[in-house]
Amino acid sequence: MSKVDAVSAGGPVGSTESADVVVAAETITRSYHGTPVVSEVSISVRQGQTVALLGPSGAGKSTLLRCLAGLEPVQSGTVRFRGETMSLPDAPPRAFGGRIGMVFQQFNLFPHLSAVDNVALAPMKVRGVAKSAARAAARELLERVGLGEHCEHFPFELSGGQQQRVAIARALGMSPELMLFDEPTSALDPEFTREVLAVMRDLAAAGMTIVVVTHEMGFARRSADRVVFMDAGRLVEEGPADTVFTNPDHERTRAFLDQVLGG
Ligand SMILES: Nc1ncnc2c1ncn2[C@@H]1O[C@H](COP(=O)(O)OP(=O)(O)OP(=O)(O)O)[C@@H](O)[C@H]1O
Repeated sequence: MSKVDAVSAGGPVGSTESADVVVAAETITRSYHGTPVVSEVSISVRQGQTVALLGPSGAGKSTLLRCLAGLEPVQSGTVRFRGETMSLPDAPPRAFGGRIGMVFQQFNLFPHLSAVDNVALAPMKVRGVAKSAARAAARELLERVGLGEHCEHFPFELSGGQQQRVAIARALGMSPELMLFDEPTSALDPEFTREVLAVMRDLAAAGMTIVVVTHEMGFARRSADRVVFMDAGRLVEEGPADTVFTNPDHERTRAFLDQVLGG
């Protein structure tokens, strides 16, 4: 098996040789006050893949995701986006702007702006798109996430699930090459969780490259190409979703899955 195939099959990680690797971390460590919370983790995500980061609370999943976003510096290792250096030890990460979209648990919409203006703002301010064109594109994105009827509504007039879909549309407004989701449904009721996961599934089906920290095991199992299991800052195992769920290599992964799946 070539290195490229191995990465695609969820085998050895850390290779950035393939032209279609979107983001890659190579043995990165991120510490707070000298204590590593992400320890020597390597992960490489290819174009069009959906990768789910799983693990117990405090495992370092969100921190790893933030390292992949260029929101956190690293103390050792390297992060590359499209082969270009994003992070090197103890230097501020290089910003890739809207090329990396990020969606958080809390939707973080601008409360004083309507849905359409929330989505149109960054293309206007950052990319200099004219207001009418930015609003037209925003409307299309809101249609795409099922909110065509809600364009003029303000966040307080929308459900949590609708607000999160506006947040997704807002990230998509910058035409990202990578979408990072940090527990996007943790603040939502089951009904609204389903709506948001459906939008994410559509994005994945349309070829978006996605990394998601999630406690939604059904989504990880059915919709992720690969799952990565972390514990205590370390990448314990990773592989195709079906393999990790049905036949994990590590006892720690098995114990976690048994616990969260009630097995
Ligand atoms: N800014 C910070 N300063 C100090 N410690 C932090 C900071 N952010 C995270 N940590 C610590 O790093 C560890 C990993 O946190 P992280 O949020 O990455 O875990 P997680 O796996 O995403 O957990 P959860 O599923 O609960 O969100 C935790 O022990 C946390 O307390």
